Amino acid sequence: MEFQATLFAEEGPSATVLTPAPQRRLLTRGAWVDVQQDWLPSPDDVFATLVTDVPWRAERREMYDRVVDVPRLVHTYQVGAPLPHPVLTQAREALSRHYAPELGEPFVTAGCCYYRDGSDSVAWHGDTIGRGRTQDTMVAIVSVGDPRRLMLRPRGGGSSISITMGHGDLVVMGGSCQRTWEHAVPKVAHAGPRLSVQFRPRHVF
Ligand SMILES: O=C(O)CCC(=O)C(=O)O
Ligand SMILES: [Fe+2]
Repeated sequence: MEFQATLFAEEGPSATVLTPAPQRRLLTRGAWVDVQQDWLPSPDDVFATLVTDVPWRAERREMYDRVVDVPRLVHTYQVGAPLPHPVLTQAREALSRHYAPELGEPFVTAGCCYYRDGSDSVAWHGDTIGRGRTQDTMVAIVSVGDPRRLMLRPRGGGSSISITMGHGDLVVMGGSCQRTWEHAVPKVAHAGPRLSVQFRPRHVF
């Protein structure tokens, strides 16, 4: 009996809860996006821990001959760096397991972004530094805090789609999404803080 109870405790609730079961939306040109609301367990706790424990810094991005501020705070956990909350470690493992047959490699980095209010944002872009420029790949995002819209539009023109990323939601961009589509988190008149954690495979930025 005791043996069985131990087995259950180790294999049980969190492993089951964390198995993703997203809905896929096919876009054009081999791009897709998977969405699952309320996926991440303990989102309140993850939010509070990340706000205080991540070594946030202002993002600076080089553009042509200038360095411009991107209005949000960021920090990236590189390959092998321990993540600041155990739920994030479990989430990354669960995502790597779930997408392994399609992706063929694990998610290894965790980029964190802190949108302090509605005037923090990220402009239209694809994650095309590294292999995303030429190869199919995936970027898996978990969102905590106030909901914000992730906009997606085909590169070169076409109508955009909007996905609301709420507290604990999972959004995965896959296929050719980074090179044939662009995404953005636009400014809004009113929003409280939101944190985004993006899991990426090796050499995708
Ligand atoms: O805020 C998000 O969830 C998306 C962030 C993003 O697209 C990026 O940092 O490359
Ligand atoms: Fe991005």
